[in-house]
Order: sequence, then structure tokens, then C-alpha cells
Amino acid sequence: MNKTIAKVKNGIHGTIVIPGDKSVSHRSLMISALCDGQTVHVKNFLRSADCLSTLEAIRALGVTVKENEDNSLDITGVGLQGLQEPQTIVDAGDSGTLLRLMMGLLAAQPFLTTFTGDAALHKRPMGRVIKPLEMMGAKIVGRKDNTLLPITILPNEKKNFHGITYEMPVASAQVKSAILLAALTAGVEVKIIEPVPSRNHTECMMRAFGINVETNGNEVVFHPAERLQGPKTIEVPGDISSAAFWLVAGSIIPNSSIVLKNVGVNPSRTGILDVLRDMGADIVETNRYESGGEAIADIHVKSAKLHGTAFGKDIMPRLIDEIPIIAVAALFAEGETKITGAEELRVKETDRLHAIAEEFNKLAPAITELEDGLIIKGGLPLKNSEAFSYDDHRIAMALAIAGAAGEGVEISHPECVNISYPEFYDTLSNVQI
Ligand SMILES: O=C(O)C1=C[C@@H](OP(=O)(O)O)[C@@H](O)[C@H](O)C1
Ligand SMILES: C=C(OP(=O)(O)O)C(=O)O
Repeated sequence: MNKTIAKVKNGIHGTIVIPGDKSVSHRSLMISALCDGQTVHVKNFLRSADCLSTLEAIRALGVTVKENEDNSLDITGVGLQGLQEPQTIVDAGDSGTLLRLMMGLLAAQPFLTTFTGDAALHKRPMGRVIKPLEMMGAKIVGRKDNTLLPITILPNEKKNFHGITYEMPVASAQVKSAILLAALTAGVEVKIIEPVPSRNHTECMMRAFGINVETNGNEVVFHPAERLQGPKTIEVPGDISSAAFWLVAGSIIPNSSIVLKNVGVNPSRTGILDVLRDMGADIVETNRYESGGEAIADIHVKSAKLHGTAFGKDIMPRLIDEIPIIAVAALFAEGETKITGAEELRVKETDRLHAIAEEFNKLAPAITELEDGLIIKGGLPLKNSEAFSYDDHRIAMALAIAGAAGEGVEISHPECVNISYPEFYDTLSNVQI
């Protein structure tokens, strides 16, 4: 069934408590699972489809996870050598993060794991993870010359693993994290060099668990540890990639004023704040503090007159998932916006550059698709139309905000928001006067 989004009449107002960060939620399960018999309390875990798939996968590896009513988890670690062979195929669902990080986690285990996933995940490139893991000693087989799902990790022994220095061809936190998790479980030293630094949640969380991970510019060096000593509690910050929809909605819908609570503002994720401020947005951060190496703040956003901008590959990893909603900001800005260096968007849940150009042009003929980006003409009148989510959560939510700020929209395949933000449509209704 389609989702009808109406034009917002009188602005959006109030306070939104932003749900837990998807990246940090995945990592909280995988890293806590490796503690020595200790129970880690994870607060504000994101109960979305992707993170619940990771919860099931971790249980399949023999780890006890208690789910509490307040969205917290209690995870009892089994130690660095304590994971058990899953009795059936591990289903990664739609989640690139689950699959790629778990391939690292399981690369050096003495048992076999086979992964599957949904139709979208079967098309996404996995050679980028398999290659460095094989260089470390892993034995992995996958469809199409070890590049695609289904993928099997063969039983292996730690003694077959060795450290590597790996220069990553693409900036990817998932590839970096897979290598770090393999190094942790295999007990080897690795050095990773990124073209541009990507999100560093794995490094932050490993440090919170007593691991020595050094960062120097584009280089990350991991030193092996005998065992993991977890903090008693992990606090998952609100996901800035979810807050992004309200940052843009609050900016472009006239007469809006909205406070976003507990947003993760780790500098490796705040490219959206830089770009929106550069476009003229009125965004103020308050109540800043740190937890587990992650910066957290409240963000107040008010309507503002935006203008076009240009940005490219250097900032891309800091806002990689925000391009669909930044495209919406650009539609409502004065002048042109040019986005380049965004070719990674072609291998997300869908080809997001193509999906943005196809579907937003149904609302206004404003977008030109480039090989590695988009040119967006701002200020054209929008019309109400039907548009397709491509079963991609970020496309669906960006379309919803474009419709709410414009003349409404009918979204087909709207339920994919469950991947990262199950309460998104309810929140959109609740913040309208
Ligand atoms: O490590 C992570 O949690 C993620 C890394 C990014 O992917 P890449 O590593 O492929 O850039 C991002 O797009 C994804 O939503 C989450
Ligand atoms: C690309 C995304 O996630 P993943 O790679 O985990 O599927 C996303 O959430 O936008």
C-alpha cells in the first residue's frame, strides 16, 4: 500500500528523541559478544530491522542477549575464542554493515559460516572485504568469483593469520571495521590506510573495551589484545543519519522550530551539519557531552532561507548516507547545488544517484544525474506525484520530507523505513501542529 504524505500547513515544532545509531548498535552487539563472560548493558539500542538481524546473528553464534523493554540489551560475552558454529545459514537481511563486519568477526573462527541476505544485498559488492581478509589468511568463497552473496567462510585457525598493511581503494568504514574485527579475533597487528577517513565507531568502541587502536590522519593501527575488558554500560547515541531528515525538514518547512535530543555528533559523521550551515541553515548544538568516545549533543533547528552549494569526495564519507536528504534541501534552496565524488551511492541498498534523479524529478524536473553525483536546480515549484522508494529506507524518508515541504507525495513501497527508523512516519505526523 502507498503512503500518503500531505503538505505540512503550519511548520514542524517540538522535541524529537532521535533513535539509536545504527552503526553503533551493530558494533555494540559484535564487540560486547567478545568480552570474557562479562555482561554489557547497551542503552538506546536501535530496534530496527537491520540491527535486529544482527541481534539474531549474534545469538546464532551462541551469545546470550537479553532484550529489555526500555530498548536496552544485556549482552553476555563469550570471550575472544568463544563463538560457536551457527547451526543454519546466517541471514543478513538488507544490511551491508551486518554482513561486512561479521565476515571480519568470523574470518578466523574454527567453524563454517554461510551468509545470505535479501535481493538488494545479493547485488552489493563484497570482494572489497573478502580481498583484505584473504590477504590476512581467511578462506572465503562467494558467488561470481568471490564477490557476491551467498558467501561461505571456511573453518580456519588463528595460526594461519598474519598482520597486513592495507591501503583501501575506497573510503569504507565497513571494510575498515571488517579488517579490525578479523585482527581482534585472530590476534594480529594491522595497519589500514584510508583515502579519506571514514566513520570511526569501531575504533572508538574498541578503545572503550581497552584495545589499543591508534589513529593518525588517514592511518589506523590495531594492536592485538589477549582479552576484552568491556565497560559496564554502552550508551548508543541518537543516529545523526536519522536526525538528518529533521534537520532538513526544520530548515525548509517555513515556521518550524524543532529540538533533536541526544544526537551523535562524532566528527566523522557531521558532514551534514557542515553542508547545511554552508547553505545558510540555522542549527545550534547544546548540552554536548561524551560517552564511550562518542560525542553527543542536542540540536536546535529553525527554518531558514537556504542557498545552493557544492561539495565532493573529501567530505563524502562524513555524510555518505545523507545525500538523498541533502538533495531535498537543495531542491528548496536558491540556486544550484553540485554534488560530486559520490559514486559509492551506486552500490548502496539501491543505486541512490539514479533513484534520486528518477523519483525527485517526478516532483520537479530539477535533477541531472552525473556519473559520480548530482546537479540540483533549487527553487522550482513542486507538484504532488506518486514516487517509488526503490525499497530503500533513505529514499523513502527523503521523498516524505520533500512531499511534506512541497505539495505532498504518494510513496510506493514505503515500509522500508523499518530498516533504520521504524517510527519515522509517526514522528512526522506528531511534529505537525
Ligand atoms: O560502517 C557502517 O556502519 C556504515 C558505513 C557506510 O558504508 P560504507 O562503509 O560502505 O561506506 C554507511 O553507508 C553505512 O550506512 C553504515
Ligand atoms: C547503506 C546503508 O546501510 P548498509 O550498508 O548497512 O546496508 C544505509 O543505512 O544507508
